[in-house]
Amino acid sequence: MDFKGNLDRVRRSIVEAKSMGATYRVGPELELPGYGCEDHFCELDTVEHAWECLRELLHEGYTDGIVCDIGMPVIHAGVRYNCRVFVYNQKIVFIQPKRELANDGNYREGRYFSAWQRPGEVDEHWLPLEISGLTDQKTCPFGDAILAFNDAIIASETCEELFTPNAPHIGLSLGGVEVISNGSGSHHQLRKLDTRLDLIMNATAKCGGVYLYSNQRGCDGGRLYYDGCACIAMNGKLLAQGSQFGLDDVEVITACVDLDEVVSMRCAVSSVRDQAARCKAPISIHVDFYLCNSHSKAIRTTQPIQPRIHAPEEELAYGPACWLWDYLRRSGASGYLLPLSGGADSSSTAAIVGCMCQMVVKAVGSGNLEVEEDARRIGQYGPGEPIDNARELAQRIFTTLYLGTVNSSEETRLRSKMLAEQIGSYHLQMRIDMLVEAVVRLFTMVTNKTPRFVTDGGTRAENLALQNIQARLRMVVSFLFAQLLPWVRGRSGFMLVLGSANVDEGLRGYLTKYDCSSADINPIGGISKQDIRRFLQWAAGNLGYPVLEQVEAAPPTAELEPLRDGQIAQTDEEDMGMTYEELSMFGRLRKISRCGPVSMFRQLLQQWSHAYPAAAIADKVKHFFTHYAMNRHKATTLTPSYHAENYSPDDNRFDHRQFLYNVRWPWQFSRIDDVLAEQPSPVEGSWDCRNGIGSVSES
Ligand SMILES: Nc1ncnc2c1ncn2[C@@H]1O[C@H](COP(=O)(O)OP(=O)(O)OC[C@H]2O[C@@H]([n+]3cccc(C(=O)O)c3)[C@H](O)[C@@H]2O)[C@@H](O)[C@H]1O
Ligand SMILES: Nc1ncnc2c1ncn2[C@@H]1O[C@H](COP(=O)(O)OP(=O)(O)OP(=O)(O)O)[C@@H](O)[C@H]1O
Ligand SMILES: NC(=O)CC[C@H](N)C(=O)O
Repeated sequence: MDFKGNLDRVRRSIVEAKSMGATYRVGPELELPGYGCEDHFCELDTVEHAWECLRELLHEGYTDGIVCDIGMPVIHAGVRYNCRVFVYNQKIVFIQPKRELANDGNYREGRYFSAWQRPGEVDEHWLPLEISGLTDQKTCPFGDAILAFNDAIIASETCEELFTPNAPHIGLSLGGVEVISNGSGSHHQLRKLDTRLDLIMNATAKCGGVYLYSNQRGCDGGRLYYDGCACIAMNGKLLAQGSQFGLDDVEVITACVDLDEVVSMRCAVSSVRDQAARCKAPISIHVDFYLCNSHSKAIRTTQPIQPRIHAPEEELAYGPACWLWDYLRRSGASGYLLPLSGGADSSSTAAIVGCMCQMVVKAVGSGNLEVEEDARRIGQYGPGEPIDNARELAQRIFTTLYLGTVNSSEETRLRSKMLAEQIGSYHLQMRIDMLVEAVVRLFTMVTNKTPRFVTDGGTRAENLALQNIQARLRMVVSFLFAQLLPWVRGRSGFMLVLGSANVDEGLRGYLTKYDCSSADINPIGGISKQDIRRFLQWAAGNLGYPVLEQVEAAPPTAELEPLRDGQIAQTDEEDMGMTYEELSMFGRLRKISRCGPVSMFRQLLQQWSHAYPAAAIADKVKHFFTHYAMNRHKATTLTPSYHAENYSPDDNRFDHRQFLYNVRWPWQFSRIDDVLAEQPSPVEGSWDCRNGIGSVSES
């Protein structure tokens, strides 16, 4: 919805493309309003403002001498479409509506747009008055066609279309199109770039062609981070690749290609020639413009490069760090506050904020004036004060709190302190026992009852209540400090509170509702514990926070129950009745493999037969589904978090399910018992859980 900012970024991209000698420029999907407007697309204002922006581009001469392929919504014959608008020399040359909409997972395009339903047909589109008044052009072609320039043929497919089995690029390539552009709005997900790059390279590997891919980059005001990585491929090879994570608002990549190589490849394979010969010619729209510079002898074509793919640990550092920076600079806040327990989750969140500070300082150092302006404003640097030290920046914009109780160990307090020192955060440590005692005393005064831990002879309910008081009070204290610490330190503004519950805890409901898991935003809420542990090992060396090695090595614990002889007696895995590895497996099977209790049991019977007897597997599956169902209500209030995994339980935008269940699952569990009864009797000693419990592949 930032039309002004978006228009400015489109302008800058065109200027940069022209200065790099380009004659054709493709920008990301719906770039004028922004991809993530969601229900705002249903407002006519959004479409109207997009046309107003386009009018500016035409009027100001940005499209002179360069063909621009711009993403925006267009209403044609009373239907709203997600379109590519091709403009050149202040004229609208053609509008191509998206043919296959994205409607899975995080995407709901069908809610705002219709797909173009008439392949190979073109209508006359009546342009809005503000455009026709400017361009002397009342109509333009609208529909499914290709653009025939004097010396090259171009067509487009939009984002999801690349992912479909019968992708438009197949017919277009066979129909003689040499260059295919793709304006995308594709979000980051761990290990996804691989698939995207494969699809892009494959699109031109079988029957030749040039593929131009452009993508949004940054936080678009929601849980998703769009991960850029614009690229150009030809004949199955990558020629240019933009960065996946970065703080630059505009990044333009170009390549110089010899279209004869496309023709040559196509003519070389007889089956390709034959299929092309049978292909019905697409409708083409002629544009009187020479796209190629065939006469210059000095031109060097761009040579293939190897794709650059980040390790998952790097993705975990840079994706959430960039998302946090975008969020911070646009929120008006003056920093982040994190309750830092010294455990794996809050420590990895702290490391991601540290990584953000490192990226900001690096960007300022490399002359990025926008980042410098934002950093100066948020960090409240005086004019001329250098922004050249990530720890010093962290001291200004990142606060960490250790909120110990009598149940906290000295180890976690020290780890929290050491990590804060290594990152540079403004760190405070305090004991909150007096608050806990005050609340328990109030309860006793009113009810005449004093709850006790199980270790002191209390019931399970008392034990849980005593844990939850500590956890919830930490949340209250965190928000208080976030609001008032800037005032205490003589600064202006407020801080955003960071939450750090991981995806597995969210799924199992192993968290106290409205404790520190209830924050403003959470960078790791979509990341699994296993990935977090890998990230900690990586970050210890690569981000320069060595204490993270100790954090990773420590067993995860909530430290809410009394210590035994000063030692931690409570561990997450024991409390949950399952290991994080098992939980991760349940999470993937439930969401990615779409398993209900019975099919999950059947799958695990295959995968875990070497590790556990069938009856134990049945118990584990039932245990998981019981707790998932008991705690699903917690997913409705999960803090908005960075979407990183396909098995996220985010109830608000991604994983839509009821939150009140019959937690006994009587039908499903008795079917599990039936399947169990059919299993052969176990052979003594044939399982060994050290063999590992497998993995689920994405589908
Ligand atoms: N169906 C339903 N629909 C809507 N709300 C429902 C509900 N059922 C219960 N509730 C509400 O939820 C409450 C129960 O939930 P809650 O208060 O959270 O309490 P509960 O889930 O009983 O306990 C919290 C659990 O999380 C563990 N924990 C706490 C803190 C940190 C960590 C960690 O290491 O990460 C783990 C702790 O050890 C304990 O096992 C009920 O009192 C009720 O208010
Ligand atoms: N002693 C503490 N000081 C500050 N914050 C704490 C403390 N204990 C818990 N928290 C906060 O509450 C959250 C949930 O508590 P818990 O310790 O159970 O976390 P966890 O999920 O095991 O994560 P972690 O690995 O960070 O300890 C933590 O992520 C942290 O933000
Ligand atoms: N905007 C789109 O069409 C995106 C959908 C696509 N499958 C993706 O995740 O990248």
